[in-house]
Amino acid sequence: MSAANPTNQPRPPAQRKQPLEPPEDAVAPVRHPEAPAPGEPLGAHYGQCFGCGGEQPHGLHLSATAGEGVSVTAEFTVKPAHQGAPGLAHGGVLTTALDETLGSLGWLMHVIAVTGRLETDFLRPVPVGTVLHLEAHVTGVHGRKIYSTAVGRIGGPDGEVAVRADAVFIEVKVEHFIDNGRDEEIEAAMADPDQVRRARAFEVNP
Ligand SMILES: CCCCCCCC(=O)SCCNC(=O)CCNC(=O)[C@H](O)C(C)(C)COP(=O)(O)OP(=O)(O)OC[C@H]1O[C@@H](n2cnc3c(N)ncnc32)[C@H](O)[C@@H]1OP(=O)(O)O
Repeated sequence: MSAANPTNQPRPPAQRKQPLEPPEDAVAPVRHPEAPAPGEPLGAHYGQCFGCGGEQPHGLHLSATAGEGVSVTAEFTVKPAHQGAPGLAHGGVLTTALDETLGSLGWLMHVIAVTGRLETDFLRPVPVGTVLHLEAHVTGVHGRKIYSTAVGRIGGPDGEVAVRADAVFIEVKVEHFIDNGRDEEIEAAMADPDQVRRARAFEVNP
């Protein structure tokens, strides 16, 4: 018997780890014709988002920019509120920065997707005050699964790789948020008179 699976019973498919590499019959991602042009900032998709929202005082305030194809770049400045060990960024916070950057790729395809699996490698410690330069792109699409990869560099956009991640995002319908989110926040987001902001809270095409 293994410690990870003490009963040795086969796991149901939903509990099995899914590969992070696109399968052979995956297709190339398609950039939506109305996606922001390369070089254009994406802006926050939701003010209260811990990753990019401006209304979260201790959030990451990550800012992403559209790249060529289905790729983005982003910057995140590590603040004292993001520490794990003294003077160093918390690993979970760095993973959040990667997750947010990878999540923003959906906006370029005009697809709503949530993180299904995300695996992070931590290669260098990241001190407080550092600007983490992130780059992410989609490596393939298979049905509702979107495969993507990201790196975070320190010391400039071409600096050393401090963190990297591979992910599978799963395309969902807007009901994923409406049915599962707390009513208070869903109602507030849907009552926003700004049509674009209302739509982007759920990353839906306005
Ligand atoms: C919004 C833009 C910016 C956001 C940035 C931050 C992004 C986030 O952090 S999102 C929040 C974190 N993620 C979540 O809360 C997701 C929670 N999980 C869920 O809601 C569900 O498990 C969900 C929607 C992912 C999948 O459920 P469901 O729709 O029933 O999927 P299901 O029909 O079983 O599977 C569809 C396919 O996806 C695959 N899949 C399902 N779950 C996973 C998973 N966790 N990992 C990898 N693959 C998966 C299945 O194997 C299946 O593949 P195939 O078509 O080849 O058989």
